[in-house]
Amino acid sequence: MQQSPPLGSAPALADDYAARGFPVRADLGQHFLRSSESARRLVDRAEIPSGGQVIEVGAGLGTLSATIAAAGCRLWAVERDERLQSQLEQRLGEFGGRARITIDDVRRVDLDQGLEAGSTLVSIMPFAPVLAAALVRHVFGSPRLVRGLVVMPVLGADLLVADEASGLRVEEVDGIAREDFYPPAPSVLRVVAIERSRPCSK
Ligand SMILES: C[S@@+](CC[C@H](N)C(=O)[O-])C[C@H]1O[C@@H](n2cnc3c(N)ncnc32)[C@H](O)[C@@H]1O
Repeated sequence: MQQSPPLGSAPALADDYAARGFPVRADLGQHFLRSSESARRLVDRAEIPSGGQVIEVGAGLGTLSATIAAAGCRLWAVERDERLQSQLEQRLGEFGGRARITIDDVRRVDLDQGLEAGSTLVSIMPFAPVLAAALVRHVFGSPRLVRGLVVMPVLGADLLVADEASGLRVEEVDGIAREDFYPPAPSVLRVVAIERSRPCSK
């Protein structure tokens, strides 16, 4: 039976996709956020500088993306799955030039060209611990990114904490329910704030 969105939230796009039996890609750690309230809570937590640029890796159906753009930020949404392109264009069209979409593996994107100095990462990373940690490390390879607020599996966060060579400081700031996603997350999730513990070597 299809689960209902949390009390008080608008019907979620993720639930429409669930009802239509959209085949999610497990290999991409694909789980879609079901509640705009959770998206707003993440954006509040991210403490994005006014008018600042945000990169979102794994924009999915655009629920978090639209909340970031609606908060007045300039958004760069990167999503690998080309099946989601038209959905993202439709969802973010109202924000015009303030929301840019790139459909590609973020590891193939020239981040130094697209990011401005002082940018923030706000993302729900793929729910696959090794992939999530690898993507965070990759994005922080750009010296233009200064901080992040990321949802990821607890194991992925642990991998980052253990990796001293990454030069990242990772702090748990919140939790988020596995049932907030379609399909539900396969393991416990963390909301973590990420900063550099030393300057980027690039
Ligand atoms: C946990 S889902 C988050 C989806 C989105 N935030 C939402 O709620 O609709 C992770 C997303 O990351 C995308 N993804 C996986 N690997 C990626 C990569 N290398 N580059 C960009 N996006 C990727 C997946 O296709 C998926 O949409």
